[in-house]
Amino acid sequence: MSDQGLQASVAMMRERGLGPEAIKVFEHYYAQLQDGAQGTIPEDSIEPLGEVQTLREVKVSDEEAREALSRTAVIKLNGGLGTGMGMTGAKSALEVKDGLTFLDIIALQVLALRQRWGVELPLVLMNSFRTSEESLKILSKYADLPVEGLPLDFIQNAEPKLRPDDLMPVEWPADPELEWCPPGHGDVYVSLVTSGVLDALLEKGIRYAFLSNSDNLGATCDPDVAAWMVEHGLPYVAEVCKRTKSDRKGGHLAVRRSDGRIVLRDTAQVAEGDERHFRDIKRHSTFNANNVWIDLQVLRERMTAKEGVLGLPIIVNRKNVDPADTTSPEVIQMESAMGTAIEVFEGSEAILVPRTRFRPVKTTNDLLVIRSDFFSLDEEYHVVAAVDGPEPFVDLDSAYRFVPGFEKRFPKGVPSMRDCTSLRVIGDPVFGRNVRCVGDVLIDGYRRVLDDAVLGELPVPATVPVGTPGDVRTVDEHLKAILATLEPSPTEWTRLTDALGLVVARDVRAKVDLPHFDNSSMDGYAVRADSLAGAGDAPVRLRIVGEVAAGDDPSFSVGPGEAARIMTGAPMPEGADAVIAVEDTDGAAEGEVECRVPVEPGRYVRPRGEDVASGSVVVSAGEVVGARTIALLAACGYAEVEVHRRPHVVVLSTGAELVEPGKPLQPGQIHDSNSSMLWAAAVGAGASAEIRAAVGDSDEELIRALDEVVGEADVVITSGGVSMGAYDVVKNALRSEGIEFVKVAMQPGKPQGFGLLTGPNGRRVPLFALPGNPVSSFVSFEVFVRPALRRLMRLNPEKRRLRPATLISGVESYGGRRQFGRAVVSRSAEGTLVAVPVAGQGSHFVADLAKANALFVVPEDVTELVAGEVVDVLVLDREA
Ligand SMILES: Nc1nc2c(c(=O)[nH]1)N[C@H]1C(S)=C(S)[C@@H](COP(=O)(O)OP(=O)(O)OC[C@H]3O[C@@H](n4cnc5c(N)ncnc54)[C@H](O)[C@@H]3O)O[C@H]1N2
Ligand code: MOO
Repeated sequence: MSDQGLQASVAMMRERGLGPEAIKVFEHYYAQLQDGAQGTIPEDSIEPLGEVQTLREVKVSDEEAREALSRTAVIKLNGGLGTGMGMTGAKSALEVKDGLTFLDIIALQVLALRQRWGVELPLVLMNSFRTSEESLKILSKYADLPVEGLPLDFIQNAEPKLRPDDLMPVEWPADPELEWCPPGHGDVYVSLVTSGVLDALLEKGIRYAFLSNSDNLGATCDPDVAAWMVEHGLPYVAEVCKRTKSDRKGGHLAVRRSDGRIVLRDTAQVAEGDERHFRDIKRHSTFNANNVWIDLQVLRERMTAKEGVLGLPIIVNRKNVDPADTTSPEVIQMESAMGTAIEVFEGSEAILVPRTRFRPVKTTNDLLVIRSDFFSLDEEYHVVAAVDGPEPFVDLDSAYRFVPGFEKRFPKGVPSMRDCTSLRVIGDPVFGRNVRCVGDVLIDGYRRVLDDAVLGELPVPATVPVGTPGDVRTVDEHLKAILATLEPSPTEWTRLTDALGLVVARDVRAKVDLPHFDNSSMDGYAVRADSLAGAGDAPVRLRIVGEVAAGDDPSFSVGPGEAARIMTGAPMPEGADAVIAVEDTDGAAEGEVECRVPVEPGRYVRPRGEDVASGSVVVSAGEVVGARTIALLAACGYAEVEVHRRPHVVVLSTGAELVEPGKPLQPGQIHDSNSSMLWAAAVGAGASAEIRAAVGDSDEELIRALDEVVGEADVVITSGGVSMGAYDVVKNALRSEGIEFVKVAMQPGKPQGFGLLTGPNGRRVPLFALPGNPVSSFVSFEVFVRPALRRLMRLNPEKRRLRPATLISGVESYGGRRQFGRAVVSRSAEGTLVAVPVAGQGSHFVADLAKANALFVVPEDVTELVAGEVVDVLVLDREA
C-alpha cells in the first residue's frame, strides 16, 4: 500500500480532465483511507439532538416567504441509477405517477412555485456522468424552465474505484467506464464550485439553495423553511422527521460533545457495539431526511478559506467493480454524504418537518403505493394522500422487485389502495384492470388477478375441529397461516462447502467443457488406431516417442508406427486417436513397445466435452446442493454458488426459574434444556442458530433482548410464557408487537404464538413463541418451525412423510385435539413398521422424549386406540 495507488489515480483523473479541486479532495480522502479511517462516530462522543424547531410552528408572512424564495435555487441530486430496482439509466427517468417521471414532477413543482410566488427559482440538477443526457432530454419539454445565465445541470466529479488490497485504481478492460464512480452526494459542494455554478448563482443574487434527492417527491422547496433560515441568518439547515419503529436504520443527527456542533451519523458510521443505541428510537428520535438548506455565500467563504476541501468524513463502500455481476472483483468506493457537511458550519440547525417531506421511492413496493390512488398530485404537483390514516404496507414477491418485472405484472395499472392497510403478494400473478385492495390482502399462489377483482381480508379459518370451542385453530390452519407470511430467504453467493443442503437460486451454466481436453481413461500407450490394424494376427511393435502423465501438456505428436506412454487422465498427444492398455502390451518404458491387440479409434479416450458442454446448464435453480452437486460445480471451476441463504435462528428462552446447564440450582430453579434443544433442532433442519441468554419474567427485559436480536436474526424462537400464568411474559409483551397468540387443537403444543417482528429497514422477522414444556416445545418445532425453515430455504416444507405403523400397545387421547405421541418405531420381521408408545406421555417427560425416535399421530376425532391398530407415524431419526 503505497503512494503508487494515489499517483496512478491522480494521473487517471488528470487524463479524464478532472480539475485540480476534485483531485485535491480525492487526495484528502485517499489519505484518510490509507490511515485506515473507519469514519465512525462513537455513541459516547455524542448527545441526542434534543428539541428542535418544528416547521408547523414557523410563522412567516407572505412577503417574507416571497422574499426568501426569490433568493433561493433548487438543486436536485440526480446521480442515482436505480440499480436496486433493476434499472440501468437515470432513476429519475422512471414514470412514477400519472404518466409523469420524477423529473417531470420536479419540473412542474418548480414551475408551479414560480407562478404562485412570482419568483425566478432556478432548478439545477447535479447529474453523474451517466445520468445527464437522459435527464436533460426529459427537462427539455419545459421551455420555460431554464434561467438565464445558469445551466440546467452540472456534472458531478468522478473518481477511480480502488482495489481493496493495494488501493491501486482497478482495471476493467471489459468496460472501462466501470473503473469510475461518483464520489457520493457529498461531492455536491465541490462540484458546485468546480462547475462554476456556485459563482453563477451568487452573481445572480441567489443566496440560498435547497438540496434534496430527486427520488424524494416530498422534497418541495418550502418557502417557510427558506424564510425561517433567512430570518435567523442560519448557514445550514437540515430537515429531520420523527423516527418510527420501522426506520431504525437511516442516519440521524446528534450533538457532538467536544464542540457542541450538530453532526450526522449515518449507518456506515456506527461504531461496533453501538448498534443498539443507533437503533434506539427513543434516544435518537428523528432521522435525517437528506433535505438540506444552505447559505451559498457562507459556502463560498468556507470553500475559499479551506482551499476547496470541506473535509467531510469519508464513507468506505465496498462493491463489485461491475455492480450487475457479483462475481466481479471487489472494489472500494470512497464516498461522502451531503448531510455530513452540517458539522462544518458554525450555527447549523435542524428543523422537524412532517413525514410528507420524506417520500422516497426506493423499492417497487414504494412505487406501487405512489402510483396508486392512495396518493394524488394536487394543482401544484405536490404528492398528497387521498385518504387519512397510515400508508398501506406493501410487500411484493421477488418477481416484482425490478421495474421491468413490476411493469409486466401490472400492465393495466396498479390496484386501488385507498382502502388497503396491507398487501402481500406471494408468487407472481399478473394483475388485471381496476383491481381493488381492501384491508389486509394476502395473495398466495394466484396466476392472474382478474379485472375488477376486489381483494379482501384474510379468510377466517373455515373449519373447526370436532369438540373444540370456536377460538381454536387446527394444526393445518395454523401451519398454513404461518407459511403464507414467509418469503424465501434472500439469495447470496456462498462457498460450495457452506452451501450444503441449500437451494440453488439460479441456473448455473458451465463455462468450460468437461473433460477440458481429450484424455486417456487407462494407463497404456497413445497410438494411431490404424498403426495396430494388423495386431490381431501377430504382435505389432511401435516406437515410443514420449510419455504423458496427468498434468502434462505434451508438445510432441504421435505419428504412424509410433506410441507414447500415457497415464489415466493425461491429455492425448497430437496425432493419437486411441489408447492401448498396458496389459495388452509388453509394458516397455522406452525403445519399442510390443502391442498384442488392435484398437478401434477412440478406444480408452475420454473426449473433450463428453460429460459437460460449455454453455449448458449443469445445475438448475431449485436443486438442493449435495455432495454430488458440489463435485460438479467444483469440476466446472466454481468456488461459489448462488443459493437461498441459510436462515439464522436466534433462540431465546424465558422464565425466571431457568439456569444455564452446568451452573448450580437454587431451590425452585431448573436447568434450561429448551434452548439447546431448539438450537439443535434448528441446526438439524439446515438453519444456522445461536442461543441468547434466557430472560426472566419481565416485559422490558424481553423487549430489550428482542430489540437486540431482530437486526441479526432471520427467525426468532422463544420458549415459555405463552399460557395463562400470571408471569406469562412472552404473551403479554409480544401482543403489542403484533404477535398473535392462538390455541391450536393439538397436544402437546396447544398455546402457540406467531407473528412478524419489524426489524431495521422494515425487514420482517418471523417469531415463533413456543410453549415452555419441553415436549410441547419440541413437538411445536417439528410441526411448525421445521416446515417454516424449509419454506424460507425454498425446500418443500413437508419433507417427512407420515408412514403407517402398527401400535403395539393401546393409547388414549383427549379428542378434539390432534395428539402427537412419542414412540419407538422399528421394523417387524415382515418388514412393516411397529410403534411402541413410550411410557411417559406428559409434556414434561424429557427422558421418554429422548428415548423416542418417532411421533405418532392420533387424529382429532379419536379418543382411544387399541393395540394392533394402525397409526400414522412421523419418523424423527432412523427407525430402531
Ligand atoms: N391454566 C392453564 N394453565 C396452563 C395451560 C392452560 O391452558 N391453562 N396450558 C398448559 C399447556 S398445554 C402448556 S404447553 C403450558 C405452556 O406453558 P408456558 O409456555 O407458559 O411455559 P411456562 O409456564 O414458562 O413453562 C411451562 C413448563 O416448562 C418449563 N420450562 C419453561 N422453559 C423451559 C426451558 N427453557 N427449559 C426447560 N424447561 C422449561 C417450566 O419450568 C414449566 O414447568 O402451560 C400449561 N398451563
Ligand atoms: O399442549 Mo401443552 O403443550 O399440553 O403440554
